[in-house]
Amino acid sequence: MEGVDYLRDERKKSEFDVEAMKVAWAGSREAFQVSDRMAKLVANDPVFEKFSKPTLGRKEMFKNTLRKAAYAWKLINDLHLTEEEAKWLRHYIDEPNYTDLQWEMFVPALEGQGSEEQKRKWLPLAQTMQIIGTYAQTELAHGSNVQGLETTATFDHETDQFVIHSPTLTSSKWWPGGMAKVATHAIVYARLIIDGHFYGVHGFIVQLRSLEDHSTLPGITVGDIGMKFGHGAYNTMDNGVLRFDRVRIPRNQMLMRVSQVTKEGKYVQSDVPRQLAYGTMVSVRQTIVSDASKALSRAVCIATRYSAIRRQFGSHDGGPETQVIDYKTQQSRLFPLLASAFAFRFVSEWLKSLQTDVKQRLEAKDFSTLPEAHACTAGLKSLTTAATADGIEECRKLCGGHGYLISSGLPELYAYYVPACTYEGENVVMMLQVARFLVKTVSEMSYKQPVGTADYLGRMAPLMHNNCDVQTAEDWLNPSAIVKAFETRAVRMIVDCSQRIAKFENQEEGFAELSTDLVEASLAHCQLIVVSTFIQRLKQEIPGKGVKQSLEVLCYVYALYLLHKHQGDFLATGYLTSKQASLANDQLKTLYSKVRPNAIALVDSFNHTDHYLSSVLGRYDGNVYPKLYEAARKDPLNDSDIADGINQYVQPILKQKLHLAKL
Ligand SMILES: CCCCCCCCCCCCCCCCCCCCCC(=O)SCCNC(=O)CCNC(=O)[C@H](O)C(C)(C)COP(=O)(O)OP(=O)(O)OC[C@H]1O[C@@H](n2cnc3c(N)ncnc32)[C@H](O)[C@@H]1OP(=O)(O)O
Ligand SMILES: Cc1cc2nc3c(=O)[nH]c(=O)nc-3n(C[C@H](O)[C@H](O)[C@H](O)COP(=O)(O)OP(=O)(O)OC[C@H]3O[C@@H](n4cnc5c(N)ncnc54)[C@H](O)[C@@H]3O)c2cc1C
Repeated sequence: MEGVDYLRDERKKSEFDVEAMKVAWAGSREAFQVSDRMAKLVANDPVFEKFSKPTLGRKEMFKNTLRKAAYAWKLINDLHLTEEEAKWLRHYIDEPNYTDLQWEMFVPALEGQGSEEQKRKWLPLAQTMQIIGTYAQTELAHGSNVQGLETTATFDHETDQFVIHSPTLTSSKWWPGGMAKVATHAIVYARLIIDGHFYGVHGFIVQLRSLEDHSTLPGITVGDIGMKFGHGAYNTMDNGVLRFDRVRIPRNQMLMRVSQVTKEGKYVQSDVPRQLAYGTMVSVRQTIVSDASKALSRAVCIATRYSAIRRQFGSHDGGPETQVIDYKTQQSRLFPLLASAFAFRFVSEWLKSLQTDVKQRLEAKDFSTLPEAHACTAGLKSLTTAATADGIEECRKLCGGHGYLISSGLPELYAYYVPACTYEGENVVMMLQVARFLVKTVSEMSYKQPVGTADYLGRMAPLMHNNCDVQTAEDWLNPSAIVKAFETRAVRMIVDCSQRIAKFENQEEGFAELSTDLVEASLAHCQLIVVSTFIQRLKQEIPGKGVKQSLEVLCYVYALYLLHKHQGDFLATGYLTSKQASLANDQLKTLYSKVRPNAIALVDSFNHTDHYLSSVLGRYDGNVYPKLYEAARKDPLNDSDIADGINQYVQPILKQKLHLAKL
């Protein structure tokens, strides 16, 4: 039997309707159709071929990406693609490039922080790509601490302009994507100075390059920051360095939704919170959560298919060896990641709806849910990206030696994905933001009832004193037992931190001293959100034979895997006995055996094309070994029998007739 037959047999074992599961994964039939159509459009167009990428040099790779982006833009216009379709198209092209910044950051920054007048002027230019923009916030010496940025924007009364300046080397903008070579404009974050007074960090629209010949404008020095981790992964992007030498822009190019500077040089803070200036980061963090489920599902799809094909040991009487997916250890590493991909998918859908709700409230000048939205996006960004980065690497190991080959698709995926733990809010810094929100919520509880994702803190009294009543492994197959366990753990960890901080005379000092515990408490809170969202999703109607049942199994796998992994927390907070923790682990093993027959069908439900996976190991048809061989043969080193350099550097060594004694 070959890999092709193995996967065919695996697919026959499925206990649920795969087509219906594809819809459940996508969110709706319409969402599935759009994504499926765009995936096929990209996969079937030779322009989007990407197997040659690993062998290209930086310049060729960059140019090739520009070519694809230009062709994609043409398709978007020629085919009149909707915004949603265009988003999926870019996603499936699968090469980071300047358009990510244009659509994910530049346009949202204009939309979220521009005044109505500014939006009328700049949005049509950006949306039709007459200008190409980036988001220039981070500097050489300042990233996480936005208030610490050094770039200055000084108001000049006489000319009614701002003077944008980089006073030091360390104030050089450093990292913005698309900035080195492509972007014509940037939203530059700088400290506003009027008459010698500082008014905090604000965004300014600054033109970097001529719209005629693309040359840099006077006063602007811009370039690429150099190669990044992983050859093909992020090096298609021109992350840049940018310095300003007293560049002048009109006053009306400061983004003026949150605060304004008048012609007279008066600083006017409108009635919206200053944190709205951080709105772009909040919206991109939500996109990043959604991206996490895609990246993790991709790695899991590869590792699961390959695990069903790969066989090691256990052959009796010359029969086939055991499929590695049948080893309990393989299952205990793989299936929680499969479950996590679904969990992240559902929490990202929920986060999107939360964002929509917040946006509507903001329009109506209701800012009450902003802190919670910030904590959710920051925390979930941190949780999902950390788990996904680790998960991709685990999938690589699950594929043994072949996982280390570029043709497995996993090394490039990892290298592309791992900076998500850093960009758009470094993960630990983000968890500390969640901690601030939680500690504040607890401190305000005497006069303010916690709501939304923090509402369980309002049930602190019972949660502080309850004990778990699970008596058998089956008792863990109960959503309320699971939620109660996660709520209790989170409450107790948060309250413990809050009480210890309260003992400090200086609360900030207490916060800093307890920051490692606070990060763990924040993680507990965020895991509760993911688990509860999964459970809530299962309360909705999910059509299709066996679909809901399979998702229920995955939901329990996700929750009990976390419970097992963090059992130290659950035991230390005194909610569980070690016997109950051990019962959870017993149940987890039973659940793995329920996932096993459905594993291949579950990863098929992601509907990933072979083009998107770009993995010989993860091929839909399972034809792994012949294709691995074929991919190896295509390596440039195999172009000729005698490689360049052999005659020059190896032959002379072979031919010198040295005697051992002379060495
Ligand atoms: C195989 C290959 C495969 C290839 C596949 C290729 C496929 C391609 C597919 C394409 C897919 C595209 C995916 C997208 C990717 C886009 C690209 C990503 C580019 C990345 C862009 C960036 O990387 S761009 C820079 C981001 N850089 C940060 O992220 C800085 C973080 N740093 C802060 O964010 C602040 O610095 C920080 C810490 C809050 C302190 O800010 P601070 O000092 O002002 O504030 P404090 O801490 O004092 O807090 C004071 C009070 O503000 C409250 N608050 C704070 N923030 C708030 C907020 N946002 N909303 C509301 N409230 C907020 C807080 O809760 C306090 O509230 P309270 O007073 O009530 O306690
Ligand atoms: C691929 C990539 C693309 C990017 N694209 C852009 C872009 O388009 N535009 C843009 O403006 N920026 C961009 N960035 C920059 C990115 O946003 C920053 O790197 C990120 O915000 C982290 O900031 P930092 O580099 O200053 O890390 P640092 O904050 O210096 O982190 C270093 C270490 O210090 C720790 N640390 C920092 N502060 C604290 C604290 N208060 N408490 C405890 N620990 C702390 C962190 O946990 C981390 O371990 C990009 C970065 C990457 C890698």
